[in-house]
Amino acid sequence: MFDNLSDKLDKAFHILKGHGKITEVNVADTLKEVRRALLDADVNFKIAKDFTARVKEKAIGQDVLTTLQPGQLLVKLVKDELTELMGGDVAGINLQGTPSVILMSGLQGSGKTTFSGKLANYLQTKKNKKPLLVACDIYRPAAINQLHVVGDQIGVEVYSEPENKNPVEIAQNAIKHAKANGFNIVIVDTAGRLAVDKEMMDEIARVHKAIQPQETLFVVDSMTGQDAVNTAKAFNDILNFDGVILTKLDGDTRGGAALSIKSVVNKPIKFVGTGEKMEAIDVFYPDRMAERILGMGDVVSLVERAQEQFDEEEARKLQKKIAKNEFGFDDFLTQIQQVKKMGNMKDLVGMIPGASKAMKDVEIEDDAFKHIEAIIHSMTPIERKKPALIDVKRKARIAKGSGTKIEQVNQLMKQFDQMSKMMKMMQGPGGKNLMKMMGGMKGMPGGMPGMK
Ligand SMILES: Nc1nc2c(ncn2[C@@H]2O[C@H](COP(=O)(O)OP(=O)(O)OP(=O)(O)O)[C@@H](O)[C@H]2O)c(=O)[nH]1
Repeated sequence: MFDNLSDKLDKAFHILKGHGKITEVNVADTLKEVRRALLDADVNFKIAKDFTARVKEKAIGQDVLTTLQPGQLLVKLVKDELTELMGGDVAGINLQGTPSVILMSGLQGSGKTTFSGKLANYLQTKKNKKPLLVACDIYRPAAINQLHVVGDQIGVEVYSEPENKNPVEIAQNAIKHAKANGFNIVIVDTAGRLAVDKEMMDEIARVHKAIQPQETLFVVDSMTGQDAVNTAKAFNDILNFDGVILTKLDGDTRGGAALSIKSVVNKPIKFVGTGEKMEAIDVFYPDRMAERILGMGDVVSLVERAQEQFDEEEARKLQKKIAKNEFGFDDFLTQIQQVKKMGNMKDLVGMIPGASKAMKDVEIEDDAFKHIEAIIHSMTPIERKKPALIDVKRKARIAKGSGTKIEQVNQLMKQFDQMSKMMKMMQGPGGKNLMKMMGGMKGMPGGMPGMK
């Protein structure tokens, strides 16, 4: 996420590190580089210029040069400004109203339909709501089908009227249907076009006026940079929307949209989309994002994601199995699946302070666990329970069955063995042998899964 920007900002701050004494000149040089980094990230020129002007003003105000660690203070000032640029505080969504109606707007392909599904899933699983999805695209039957597919996937009902060509009517009927059937959230997915045009704007304005949504959200593809900002402006002029959704943040985005949109439309970014899966949705926290951009990681989000996946009952069962020496490959597979639910590896690594930078040349596969899963799936149920039964011949067969090499099977078995031992020790009184064990694991082959 924003790798290029992070890299350039890091280089900008390097200017300060090379000098014994920090002077006004190298602070100015640093800020010039910061501005260049923002421009390269496709941030609007005026926004970038004002940004560095504000940091400079604060730096002078706080007498940066006379402090003990001017470099660090300057990084902090940049972090604070980045946070402000992206909206300052976290912005929630308004779920009042029975039902609460959420209208989605945006161009075709921005990720509206996918995000409608993600939001419904999020509200259903995390906020205990009963959402109804509404297909209001009257032009493309495929769009209606897509929403039905999404709805099936997450177990949320989808309201559509394929024969009706009046989106206002469909939306109104859907709200009636929601009221009559106990839905407390209605998410209306509208038709998008390839570019802003009058017909689309008129249509969404009519739907907006008729249903008076509690929340109007504008969905934008973060890969489109400055264009995203211009589109946002056009939609905001018509809808006066409540918040922005930035999608495809998992892609190779430069960051321009995230950093410019608030300044242009003065509306907060409320959520971000970080992948194609229904779970790939995050509440947008400007301060955490600023820290990630500056390579400081985002430990809070990482812990939150781990907590979300943590199931106390499952953990207790697992503990029992470990104590009884019954931890097998099936349990390992379950653990992997839980980690996968936390997000893709690259994203998770980006949340560890310093890790993005340290591992920027390491290629991380999107599905980092696929070889491990394939190997485990090629074992018989008995072998998964009792890995000791796997002899050399079976290892060769498992490698063949999983499309991997025998070394990979060996490596996994060794890692599994070490992990089982470590878990067993952690169960012991105070985990006293743990440190000893960890010392022995330094040379663990292969490192993290999925890295080449
Ligand atoms: N990588 C990634 N892909 C996404 C994300 N959100 C959506 N997509 C993909 O982007 C493409 C377009 O998404 P849709 O949800 O169909 O877009 P839409 O705005 O509803 O488009 P129309 O229905 O045609 O108006 C799909 O292939 C999605 O899988 C995201 O956060 N990350």
